[in-house]
Amino acid sequence: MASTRDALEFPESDKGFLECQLPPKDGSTPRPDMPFTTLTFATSLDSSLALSPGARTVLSGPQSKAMTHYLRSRHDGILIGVGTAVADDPGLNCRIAGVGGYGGENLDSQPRPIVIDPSARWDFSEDSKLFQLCRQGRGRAPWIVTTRQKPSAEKQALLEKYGGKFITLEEIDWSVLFVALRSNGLRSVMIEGGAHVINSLLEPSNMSLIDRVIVTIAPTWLGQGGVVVSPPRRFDTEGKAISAARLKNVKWYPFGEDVVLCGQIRVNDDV
Ligand SMILES: NC(=O)C1=CN([C@@H]2O[C@H](COP(=O)(O)OP(=O)(O)OC[C@H]3O[C@@H](n4cnc5c(N)ncnc54)[C@H](O)[C@@H]3O)[C@@H](O)[C@H]2O)C=CC1
Ligand SMILES: Nc1nc(O)c(N)c(N[C@@H]2O[C@H](COP(=O)(O)O)[C@@H](O)[C@H]2O)n1
Repeated sequence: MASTRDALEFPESDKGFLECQLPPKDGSTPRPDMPFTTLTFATSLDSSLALSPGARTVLSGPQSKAMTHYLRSRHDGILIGVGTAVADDPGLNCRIAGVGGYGGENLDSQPRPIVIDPSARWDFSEDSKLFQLCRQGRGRAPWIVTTRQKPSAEKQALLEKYGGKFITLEEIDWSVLFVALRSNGLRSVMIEGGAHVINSLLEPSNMSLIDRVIVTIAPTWLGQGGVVVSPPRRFDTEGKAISAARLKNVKWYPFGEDVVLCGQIRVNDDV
């Protein structure tokens, strides 16, 4: 039996209300050629994801962290930008008890990490957390999405050794990227960040691609100099500034000292 050491528990009593926010269990998707997409991250009261670019910053408390890992158990993929990969050296696996490597035998129950790295600048190695977890049977190797830069043969070989791969696109166009991920077998993807990725997805031309938003809000101000979620403003037909984006069907759930906000993006709404 795989080890349950370090496994997180997410109580049954907390799963019920989240169910309507999650990708359907039958694998169906709102758009047939794209995965179900969940934009999910933890933020401070001043909209920061981290103290500074490059600083791994803990915002979620234990309960909301377990919720994030439960979300990871319910998605086929976890997407981040290369800024996050470099700053955090993340594991991007699911540590919920019963999932592959944490009491479960089936590694397929672990989500696939996806890293957006247009110029293949991420200098990963055997020591990177993701590959350590692969060796322990506790996580899967990433798919790295590049555009203009051909990755080195060494990087390609290392990635492929662990079962990962490079996906090369003409450019990072979110629609094209999501279609590519669906055609590679992913039915659901949670997008964790960082700020560049989130702000880009909240632009008017991209926001309709997001099916759910699930944000953990921690009761802290990180202060000036943080890595901030603040998408570009929109303007109405008279040139007046309006909100960048707004949610509908909003629900708030307390999790320990944090609160988790769930909603859907309001599209074509200038309020
Ligand atoms: N609190 C939280 O939940 C999270 C916090 N973070 C934090 O966020 C910080 C990293 O954020 P960022 O520096 O903004 O980096 P990022 O992770 O958003 O990556 C930015 C890079 O990704 C690529 N990229 C992303 N979107 C692109 C697009 N639309 N087109 C082309 N290329 C694109 C570019 O190479 C860009 O330089 C780290 O400090 C990390 O700890 C990251 C994820 C979640
Ligand atoms: N939900 C959440 N809360 C926080 O406080 C965070 N700092 C993050 N960060 C995201 O989680 C990744 C780290 O994952 P591992 O624990 O290494 O598996 C990090 O890279 C961010 O994407 N998320």
